[in-house]
Amino acid sequence: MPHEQAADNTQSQPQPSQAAQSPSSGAAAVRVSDLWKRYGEQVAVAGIDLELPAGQFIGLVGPNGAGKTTTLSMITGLLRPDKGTVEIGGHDVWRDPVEVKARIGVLPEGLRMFERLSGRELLTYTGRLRGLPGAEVDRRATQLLDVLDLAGSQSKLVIDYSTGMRKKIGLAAALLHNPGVLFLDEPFEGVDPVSAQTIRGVLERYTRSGATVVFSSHVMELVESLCDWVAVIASGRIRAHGPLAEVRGEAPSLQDAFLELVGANRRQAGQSLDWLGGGAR
Ligand SMILES: Nc1ncnc2c1ncn2[C@@H]1O[C@H](COP(=O)(O)OP(=O)(O)OP(=O)(O)O)[C@@H](O)[C@H]1O
Repeated sequence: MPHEQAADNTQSQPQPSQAAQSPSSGAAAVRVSDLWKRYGEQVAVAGIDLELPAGQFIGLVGPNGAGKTTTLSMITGLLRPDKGTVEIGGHDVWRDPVEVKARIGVLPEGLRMFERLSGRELLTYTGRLRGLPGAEVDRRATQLLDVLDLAGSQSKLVIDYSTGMRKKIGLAAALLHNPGVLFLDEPFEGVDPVSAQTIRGVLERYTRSGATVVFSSHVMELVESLCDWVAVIASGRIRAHGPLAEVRGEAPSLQDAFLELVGANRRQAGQSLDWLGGGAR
């Protein structure tokens, strides 16, 4: 299919799988209850309760080490919680993993992929694992490679892809079965502005069709410009959540609201480094 059609003709695209699709009526796509995870002495996630609304572009934001990856890994069934439950499309992630995995797409942290396959082979393999017919996998893979500007690199091994290319092929693999909910761990990290714009276009189009995107980031400007709904996490706890405008409140930007919420002390950095700069040894 030509690029324009693949990118712009929403009508021709299959809609996200019904069970996790949003009726945009305030229904929850994901329900998290009393989620906990500890690594030795370190409590990474300390009792998270969260209902993520369907059909929204949702940002999970927090500083380094806040617990974003740990939370997303537990929500997507990659890491077993110490306590708590997660439901997606009404199915429990740990009791009903097959049902849940059919409804979600995941771009995990660290981009663990089958690196000795070419980009095209990775999509073919993923699509067949997902149970899609071969011709449909080919059709979707061709469109995704085209839209994500990877068509020229489709025969190259994934191990030879740049970071940005790996994010894009990972995104293509996560979207191939047209899931109702897409989880992306830092999807824009290491991605150049042109590729970021491409990824953004694909995701915006995807949520317009009723699907839900949940992505983690510590880049506030990005979250503010993309998301309808945000959850702020710090020290393994949710500090605020809701529509973007509500969480931002009176603050001039999400960044300011965030710094206040996580209690960041900006004076420390400037005051303690008295030896830095000025040419002194
Ligand atoms: N496998 C692990 N073993 C021990 N501690 C871990 C492990 N994974 C994460 N942690 C700790 O759990 C806490 C939360 O980490 P996590 O990676 O979930 O945070 P994050 O918000 O994704 O951070 P970043 O933005 O830096 O990626 C951190 O204190 C981290 O050091």
